[in-house]
Amino acid sequence: MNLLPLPLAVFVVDASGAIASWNKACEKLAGHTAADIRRRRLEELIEFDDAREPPLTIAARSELDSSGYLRCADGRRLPVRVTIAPQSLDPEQAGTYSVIVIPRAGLVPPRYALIQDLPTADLIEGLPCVFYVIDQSGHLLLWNHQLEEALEMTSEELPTTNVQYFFEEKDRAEIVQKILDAFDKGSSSHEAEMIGKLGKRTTLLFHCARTNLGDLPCIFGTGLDITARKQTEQGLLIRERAIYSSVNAIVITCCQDGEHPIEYVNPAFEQMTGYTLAEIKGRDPHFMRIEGCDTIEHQRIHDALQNKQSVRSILRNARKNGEVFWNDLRIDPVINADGHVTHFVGVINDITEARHYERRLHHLAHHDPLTGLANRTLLQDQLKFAIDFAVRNDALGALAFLDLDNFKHINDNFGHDAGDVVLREIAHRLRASVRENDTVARVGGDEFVLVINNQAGDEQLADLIERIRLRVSAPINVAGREIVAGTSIGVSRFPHDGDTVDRVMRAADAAMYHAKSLGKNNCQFYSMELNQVVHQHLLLEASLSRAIGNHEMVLGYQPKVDLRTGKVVGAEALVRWHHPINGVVAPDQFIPVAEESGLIVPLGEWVILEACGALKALEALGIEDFVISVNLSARQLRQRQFASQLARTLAHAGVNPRNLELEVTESQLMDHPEEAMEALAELKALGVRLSIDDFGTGYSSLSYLQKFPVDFIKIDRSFLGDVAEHGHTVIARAIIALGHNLQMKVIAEGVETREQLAFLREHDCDQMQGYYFSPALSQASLEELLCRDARLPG
Ligand SMILES: Nc1nc2c(ncn2[C@@H]2O[C@H](COP(=O)(O)O[C@H]3[C@@H](O)[C@H](n4cnc5c(=O)[nH]c(N)nc54)O[C@@H]3COP(=O)(O)O)[C@@H](O)[C@H]2O)c(=O)[nH]1
Repeated sequence: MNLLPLPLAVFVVDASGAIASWNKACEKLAGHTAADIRRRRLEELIEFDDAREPPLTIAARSELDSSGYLRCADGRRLPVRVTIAPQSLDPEQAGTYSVIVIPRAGLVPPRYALIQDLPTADLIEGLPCVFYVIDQSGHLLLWNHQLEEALEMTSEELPTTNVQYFFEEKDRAEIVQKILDAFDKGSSSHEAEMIGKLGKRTTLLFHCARTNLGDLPCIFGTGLDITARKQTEQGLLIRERAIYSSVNAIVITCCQDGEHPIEYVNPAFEQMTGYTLAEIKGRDPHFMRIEGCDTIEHQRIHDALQNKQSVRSILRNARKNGEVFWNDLRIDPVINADGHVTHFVGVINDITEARHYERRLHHLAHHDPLTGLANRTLLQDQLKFAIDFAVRNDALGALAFLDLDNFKHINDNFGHDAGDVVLREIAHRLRASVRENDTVARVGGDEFVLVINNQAGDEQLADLIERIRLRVSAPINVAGREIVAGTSIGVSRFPHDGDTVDRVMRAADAAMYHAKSLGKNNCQFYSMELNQVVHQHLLLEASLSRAIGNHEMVLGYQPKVDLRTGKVVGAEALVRWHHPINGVVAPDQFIPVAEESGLIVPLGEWVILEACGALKALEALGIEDFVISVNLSARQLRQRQFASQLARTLAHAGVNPRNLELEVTESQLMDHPEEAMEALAELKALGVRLSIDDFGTGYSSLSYLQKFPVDFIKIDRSFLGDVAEHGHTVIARAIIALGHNLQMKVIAEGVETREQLAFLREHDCDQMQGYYFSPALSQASLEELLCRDARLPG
């Protein structure tokens, strides 16, 4: 067997102890040649200290650490330690054993004694690094192929280039200095980046030492490729910098026997929490938690850390100054090469401001800015919650709708600031009237809603509502003035009157309208009968929306008569609904439903079109100076494009605007006088006539009245009453005088008796309409009346 030269004396014996091989180191140590020693027995060569008869088997010796004397060829007895080991790890294949002979202390051969046996060229080529020998001129004398590869040069090119040119210009002076240092001081080390002929860059850690080749002083050395390590280091440096500079707080904890002591925190953490690294190093980040706060989140984090998993959590902690802050925290485990979690990295984003902003937004989205009460959105949520609670717990809850009876009047007379004070005071009184877990909401200008939970019974509930009504109706002091805001209240109970938000709200709404219709400032509870009314209302709304398209609407025309000449000078168009099942439905029944649902807009458009058609028909009969008036709803008047659309309709129908009159009620105008003034001015500019209907029933402001561009005021029929009684006519007389003083004409409506007519003539009223002369007529009857020039008798 041909053994490689080894610095140790090792030989092989078979199981019987006969020597099978003998290496060079053995030869050197013992002086026996391989040929001499072959087949000799172990005991002949080594005198064991524990020698016995019969000698121990080789297998038995392999279990022991033995010592003894090596019998050398020159007769010396060299003290040695002997280690015997089977050559195969498989016990079944025991056969040959290696015997390692190590001279005892003081007799170990010098370190380099065997160096001449080494295959130097192979060794240099096999080095895992660059090898070089450089002379004093800086030229290579010797090198390995690793250097050729790093420099991308051939062995012909290398010796002709001074080594400093293997580096970038900026590094060359240092390289030269390091070489000189090695010559001067015996050795030197440095890191440098070597540049290949084709641009390849290799970072090397050079170690070189001075030596002589023959008489030639030179240095030789190695260069270990540390490019990858450098890149790793650079990457780590960048990452470290990123952690250091991160605006997010970063905390690194160790993972030690279930403990998580802080190892590092970045400056952002220090700034966010107020704690420095020095203060908290070694502590568990738990110390920042607030006792009893976000316990579920803390438990989640604890569980994740126990299971060595990532976790994300939003929770509150305390800064050093005690301030609470919201953390958006993400924790990830750091796993080492063995797959063990050694650390956790926590990244904290301070979301305190965002949280507060979110809360503010949430509050704004769910509350009324003027009173701070819940708005409709929050009300619906709370009501749903309350209904579900009542259903589950067999409890009684109530919903109360409150509508202030004269809020418009308050605004108009005392100003909007006073109106706001009133609303805030009422909000305060309502809040103070119910329990903490009840809801008080403002859902419209002057509409409030209460969700009252857990009432003992109807009687107690009724008492509570009455107390609330009285409290709201008590005078409110605004800047030294006493203002009284009466309220109509509608109440529904749940789950008795409904078990959904929609049903309970509709029921309370219906009850509230009922309260209003009963004369205001009272409270009504929802009942089944009321339900019937609401149901009818809904049915009416549904069929009304189909009525126009189904040609169920018809216009009647009530003649208007000039009181001086007795001539019929105009007519008021009054809509009638010919319901296919219910017969004729009076406007009093369906106009309010149309107003509420918005259907009044298409209905009003139809009325105008129809009236234009009638005017054209009269024109065709040669009746050209006739005026038809139509009633305008508040919604129509408020429509932005109403005037321009009317202009288009008139132009399209070919009707002269002065033949059309628009009747607007006094209260419509006075509710929002400024807006009304604008709308009337636009209409007046078209050339149509304007009149104020039901005059005397509202609160007119004289200053506005004289500015409205109207042609007629219409005395409400309630002021004619019994003209025989002097007191009844005072207002009618005053209205006639007022109208004339304001350069307006005056028409009296609802004239039914000869006495009324006489009164009107006596007081110089301009026109009349009423059953005394004629009820509303069909278009054909009106045409017939006009063609025969029927007149009011003198
Ligand atoms: N927005 C619209 N409103 C309309 C329209 N058509 C009618 N209406 C309004 O409905 C209310 C009720 O109207 P109606 O039942 O037609 O009653 C009118 C007359 O029939 C009635 N009248 C006429 N003369 C007399 C009378 O001598 N005595 C008496 N008791 N009633 C009489 O008065 C009503 C007309 O009132 P007014 O409009 O105030 O002039 C009513 O408010 C109508 O305005 C429509 O198309 N659009």
